[in-house]
Amino acid sequence: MLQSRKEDLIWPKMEASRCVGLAAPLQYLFLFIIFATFGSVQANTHHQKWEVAYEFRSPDCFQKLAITINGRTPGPTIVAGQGDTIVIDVKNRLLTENLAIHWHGIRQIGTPWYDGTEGVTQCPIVPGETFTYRFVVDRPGTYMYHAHYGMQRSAGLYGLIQVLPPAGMAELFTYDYDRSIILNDWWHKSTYEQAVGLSSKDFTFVGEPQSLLINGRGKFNCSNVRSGVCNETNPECLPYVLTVVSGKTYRLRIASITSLSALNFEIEGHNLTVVEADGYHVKPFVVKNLNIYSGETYSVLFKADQDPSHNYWFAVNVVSRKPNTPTGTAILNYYPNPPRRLPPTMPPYGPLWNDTMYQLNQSNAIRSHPDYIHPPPLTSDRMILLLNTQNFVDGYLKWALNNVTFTLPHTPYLIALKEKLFHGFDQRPPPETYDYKNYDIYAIQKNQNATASTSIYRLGFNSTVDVILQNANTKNPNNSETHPWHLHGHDFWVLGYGIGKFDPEIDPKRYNLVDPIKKNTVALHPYGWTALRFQADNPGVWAFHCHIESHFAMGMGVVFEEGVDKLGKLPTDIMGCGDSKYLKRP
Ligand SMILES: O=C1O[C@H]([C@@H](O)CO)C(O)=C1O
Repeated sequence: MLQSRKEDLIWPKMEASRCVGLAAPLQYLFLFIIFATFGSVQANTHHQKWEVAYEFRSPDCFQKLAITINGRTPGPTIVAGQGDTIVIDVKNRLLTENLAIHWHGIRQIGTPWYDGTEGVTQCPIVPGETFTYRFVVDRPGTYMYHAHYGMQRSAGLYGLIQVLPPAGMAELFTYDYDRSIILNDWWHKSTYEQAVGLSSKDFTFVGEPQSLLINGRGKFNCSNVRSGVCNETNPECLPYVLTVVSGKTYRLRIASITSLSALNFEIEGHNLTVVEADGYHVKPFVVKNLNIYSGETYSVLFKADQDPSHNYWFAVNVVSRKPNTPTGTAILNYYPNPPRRLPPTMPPYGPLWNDTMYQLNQSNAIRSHPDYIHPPPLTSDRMILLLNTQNFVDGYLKWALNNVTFTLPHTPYLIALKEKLFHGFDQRPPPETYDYKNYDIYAIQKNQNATASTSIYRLGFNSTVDVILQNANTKNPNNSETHPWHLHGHDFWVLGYGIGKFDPEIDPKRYNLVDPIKKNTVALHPYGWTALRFQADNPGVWAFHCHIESHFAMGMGVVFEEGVDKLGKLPTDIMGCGDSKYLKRP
């Protein structure tokens, strides 16, 4: 069942607030027309059938096995209206691999079992099986979907979701055309080789990607690769082209689904006005280039206002890790120049990769639009302080939160909790904090051993929770990495960022409680902290994890539970694994 939410009414509310200056009778007439027109609009159902399979693909000219949806990677873009229902029959044709698909940014209000997080909300879809996801897209904005099983995301199982406001509802910004791009990083090693390297005692990291893809296309230099496997004239790796008409304004929806890289996005010679972040309206600000972390989406506006006699570059560069990947490029084509004519310049190389202050300042600039502020509660009921470190468990390299590294249970939490299968996971609560008074975040951790656990944070239903992510040195000297953290089932307020150690006595006094942006993914900067607040008002079990695929595979995540007792009967199609074997009915 769907709960009704204040935000569900955001578009009519926005229209109403705009009439404040009108005389009262006119205002009521206007409201009457609005509700007469839109109140009766029927929500639509969009039904798709997806076949998920491995196929040989050459997105960057180098041939490898990729996971496709109906033959495509990236998969189809889902376009729907606010309040519409999405029904997707997913047939697993991977032959030897399980599968699960997560609808990233969709809160799954009333349908926590279709969040698509294997081990948390469902059993995996086994080869040959068809599983039907059914959920409502309740907020307009830009979202995405991707695999949430093993490391399948980096094999190409991803795509975009666009949720449009009801027809006729004005938006806060204007543009002539709506376009979207999805960014990704790409490896030539199979995801199996990557996963085995990460989970071996003889740890091998995935390393920097070979290519960066824009709408599934990149270009690898094939000159040192044996022939046959790499072919730069393969039409599959022709660059993506966006054609523009001089003088027009474009809304560009940008999503990053990278497995590792933080990216910087630039359109040569064109300013970008940031207007949307993770589905929320941003107080517009202008940048030359935009940092985008894995799991984030933005909308930017740009005007085709440069010399129209030639084409320009889209350029994507790695930031926050020492880059060893060429710039990802696509072409901004000014009509009527030939679409694939290369720009006469070199692609922009972006800002300095290790300029943390540049990244932090841009993160800080993302505030709620003044006409669109959802104020946060001024206080919280609980604070969870999570120290992010690299550790060892029995000699295996892991990531840990407060020295606990996350492992998935055999019986998904949602099923274990609802069906009271409590032996399915560790019932002890994980640590709420770490020894922040004595811990040196700039040093390699003294005790590098961590424990592996399936324990979860159980939140009071409707309580307000603060999570403070604290970054630290990795196991390598003078090294701290950027981690994009993603919360399932909720959007959180970003209350603040800082560099150094978070002080629970002082730093909360500096929180932005006036116009914080709401998001579902946020960056934790090197040696920094990020403070979030959310309301535990969505009954279910929700993952909160680093969106770097290899880091989650190495245990960098936690799980929150709230209000599971409020849920009705679980659908049996999510069952079938672990202790839920016996619960599945045909
Ligand atoms: O998880 C990681 O492992 C490596 C490195 O820290 C191992 O020493 C790396 O760069 C990561 O992001």
